[in-house]
Amino acid sequence: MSTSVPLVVRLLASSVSVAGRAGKIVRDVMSKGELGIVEKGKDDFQTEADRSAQRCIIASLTAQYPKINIIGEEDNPDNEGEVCNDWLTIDADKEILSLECPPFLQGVKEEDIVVWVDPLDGTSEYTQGALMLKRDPWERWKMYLTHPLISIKWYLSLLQSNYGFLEHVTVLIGISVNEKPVAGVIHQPYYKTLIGNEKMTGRTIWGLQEVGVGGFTPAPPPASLIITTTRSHSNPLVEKALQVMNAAQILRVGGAGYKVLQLLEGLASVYVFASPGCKKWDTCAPEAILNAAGGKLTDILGNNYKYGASVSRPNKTGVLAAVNADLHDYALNRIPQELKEKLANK
Ligand SMILES: Nc1ncnc2c1ncn2[C@@H]1O[C@H](COP(=O)(O)O)[C@@H](O)[C@H]1OP(=O)(O)O
Ligand SMILES: [Mg+2]
Ligand SMILES: [Mg+2]
Ligand SMILES: [Mg+2]
Repeated sequence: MSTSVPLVVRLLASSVSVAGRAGKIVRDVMSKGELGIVEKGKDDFQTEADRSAQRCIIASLTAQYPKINIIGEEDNPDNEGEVCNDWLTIDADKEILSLECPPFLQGVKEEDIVVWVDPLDGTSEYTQGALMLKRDPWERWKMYLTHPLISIKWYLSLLQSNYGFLEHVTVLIGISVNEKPVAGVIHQPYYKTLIGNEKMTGRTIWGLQEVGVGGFTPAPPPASLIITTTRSHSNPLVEKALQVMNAAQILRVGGAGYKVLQLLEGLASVYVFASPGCKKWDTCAPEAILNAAGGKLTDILGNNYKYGASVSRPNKTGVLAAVNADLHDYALNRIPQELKEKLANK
């Protein structure tokens, strides 16, 4: 790879390639059917796919950019261990390498960068998706009975949803410079499309500040107010913030990455999540891409999150994102002060 290409552009090109490799790992673990679910906390799970995809991403980026601080969601001792050659990805996406680097990022050094990695965003939806891959209803029922995550209500909604919610699963790599998200990648391993007669699985969306976004066709926001929010981590505060929006429709989907994709594709205009739960690796890449497309992501109080290495991981004061500043203002003004204070003092 040419070292004359500025570092941030090279890193984004490498991140696009490695996100695709991680997405294949996510699909492979699912196909094998041994998810290896570990409970990290309440409503908080990890699978073999989360662990392996993270090892692949961190080992591949560290091999090429040894001085960059890379922070991943999954805290497992294995991350330091051996990574099979098949996982090490040192390719770089050619289209990204040819992008013009914005002037303010041209002199950036490895030491100025923090990369936030969510190897699998939408773990709840991933584990529930496993169920729907069991074609035999008796096998599916047996798996449900031993599944730690699913209530009977969810099981019934899964049965109605054909393949479950695997499309909500994404791999997120966010690049921050001096605490600000400047570039990012959202890879969607289960996105399905037809190119000519050929069935393609997976797609990779990227964004770079002052340059723009790629990997998909952006669409204008819907004519009426459509809100996207959590389907697996709701609570009374989350619901209160939704009630006050006066929305025409509320979409309940998994993952921070997928919700921001819905904003970019014109399926929703605002993302509201008035609760702690998301962490820096959930929002860094989506925020960078949304910014590059002219949108805005803050907490519920309208404050920007910072992405330096020493910040606390949780996004305690929730997420408020919109396709443009006007819709962001609208949503921010609708949220009662009392609700904002409740979150701030949690
Ligand atoms: N209470 C929570 N506990 C753990 N992770 C959470 C929680 N709330 C949100 N998240 C993370 O933020 C993402 C977006 O939330 P939601 O899908 O509820 O809108 C989730 O997919 C999950 O990321 P991950 O799946 O990577 O652990
Ligand atoms: Mg998680
Ligand atoms: Mg996540
Ligand atoms: Mg995750």
